Amino acid sequence: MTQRLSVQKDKLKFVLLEGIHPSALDVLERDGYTNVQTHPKALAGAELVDAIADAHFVGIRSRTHLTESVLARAPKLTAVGAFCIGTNQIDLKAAARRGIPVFNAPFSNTRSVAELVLAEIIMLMRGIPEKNAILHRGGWVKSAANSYEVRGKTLGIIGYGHIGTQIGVLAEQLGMRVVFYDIEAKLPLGNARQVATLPELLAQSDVVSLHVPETPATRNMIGAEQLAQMKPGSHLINASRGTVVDIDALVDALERKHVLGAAIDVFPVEPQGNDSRFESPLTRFENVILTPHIGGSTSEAQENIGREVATKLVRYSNNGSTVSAVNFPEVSLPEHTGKCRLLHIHHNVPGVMAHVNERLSAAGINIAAQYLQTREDVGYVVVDVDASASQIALSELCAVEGTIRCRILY
Ligand SMILES: NC(=O)C1=CN([C@@H]2O[C@H](COP(=O)(O)OP(=O)(O)OC[C@H]3O[C@@H](n4cnc5c(N)ncnc54)[C@H](O)[C@@H]3O)[C@@H](O)[C@H]2O)C=CC1
Ligand SMILES: O=C(O)CCC(=O)C(=O)O
Repeated sequence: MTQRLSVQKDKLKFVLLEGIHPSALDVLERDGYTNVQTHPKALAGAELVDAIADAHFVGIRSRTHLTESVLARAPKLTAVGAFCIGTNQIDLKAAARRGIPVFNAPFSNTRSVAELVLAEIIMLMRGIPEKNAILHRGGWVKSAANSYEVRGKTLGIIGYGHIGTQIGVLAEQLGMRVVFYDIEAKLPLGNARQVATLPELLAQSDVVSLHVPETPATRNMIGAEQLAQMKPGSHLINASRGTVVDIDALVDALERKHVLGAAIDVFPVEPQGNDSRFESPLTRFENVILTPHIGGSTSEAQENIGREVATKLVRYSNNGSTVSAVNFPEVSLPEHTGKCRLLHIHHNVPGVMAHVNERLSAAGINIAAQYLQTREDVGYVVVDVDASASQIALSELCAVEGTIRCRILY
């Protein structure tokens, strides 16, 4: 059989961190990628740098931080798989500048988050966390005080994307009224209604649930001022990112009983793994449901994410397709049977494509197919040539001014 990759599949090293579901390993091994190292938890500092120093592909979840300096010390890194939705833990621009596409799983765990949040809405409105704690201590308080049906109450969703929309639909099934706030104009599903401002949402919601990404604009989006704008006796749910809520301000609002209860799944600082200690000023509140960032941690979601992201990495490695990369020009490529495929990643400046074609033409190389896409500072051109011309084509492409990296598939 023709050797299709410049580096044999079993020589390409995959490092999967944070207990990524074995379905990912299954996908990789079935395709011949057998050099896979797995770690049960997140790594940081020197441990992370050592683990990925000679890796071609790295898989992480939300806890591993791939900063510019970490990426700089992984010279062979070809692509990153974020086996989750959020990609705030990765310096996406630095990765793109180095010619490294980042792939994530934009939908696979959204239903899991929506179901958890729905359950939390009911638990909070009934005051269950406190009652549960009292019984665990041997107490018994049978009371309807601060216990409400959700029917007819208002749910305020901040960030009406894949998760927020699903929660809205599910909450309406329970008879809730749904309002949402989003920076974009969104199609309201069911009877949901978009409000124009955050204060408008906060002022009318019995439960406020956060479903925004971590961005500079969402950092401390819910602080003392916003908590004060919430209805007295309302509840707050955060299953988005820990930086979105100012925890000290929430503690204050809970102490004053202005906010009656909360459910928090994500924290500004989260432990590295299951054997690490969790600390938060919220642990002393019995009316706060604390969960260890497991909104998306169901068997169904994790298995699907493992398959989805591993498949994207395999596809990029085998065929060069970058569909759904979050930081990179997206190209969907057909198979290149009978031809040799070269990937050329370059700085998106005028003249690079002209040089690519001039060099290949001067070397007498016939281009069987060519695909180009650009995004911000990065250009990505894929060229199919006859196998006999592949090594010359590779040298020519690598010599083009503005090249970030060049790779041959076969
Ligand atoms: N707790 C967990 O285990 C999980 C947490 N997440 C978090 O949930 C977040 C949301 O997930 P999806 O709904 O899938 O994302 P999405 O991208 O589909 O939706 C996010 C929505 O937030 C809106 N938005 C962005 N910035 C905003 C701002 N400043 N103000 C108001 N709205 C803003 C966007 O326009 C978009 O509609 C993810 O970014 C991730 O951080 C996701 C999955 C699991
Ligand atoms: O499962 C994880 O590690 C992270 C889930 C999450 O927060 C996400 O998908 O963005």
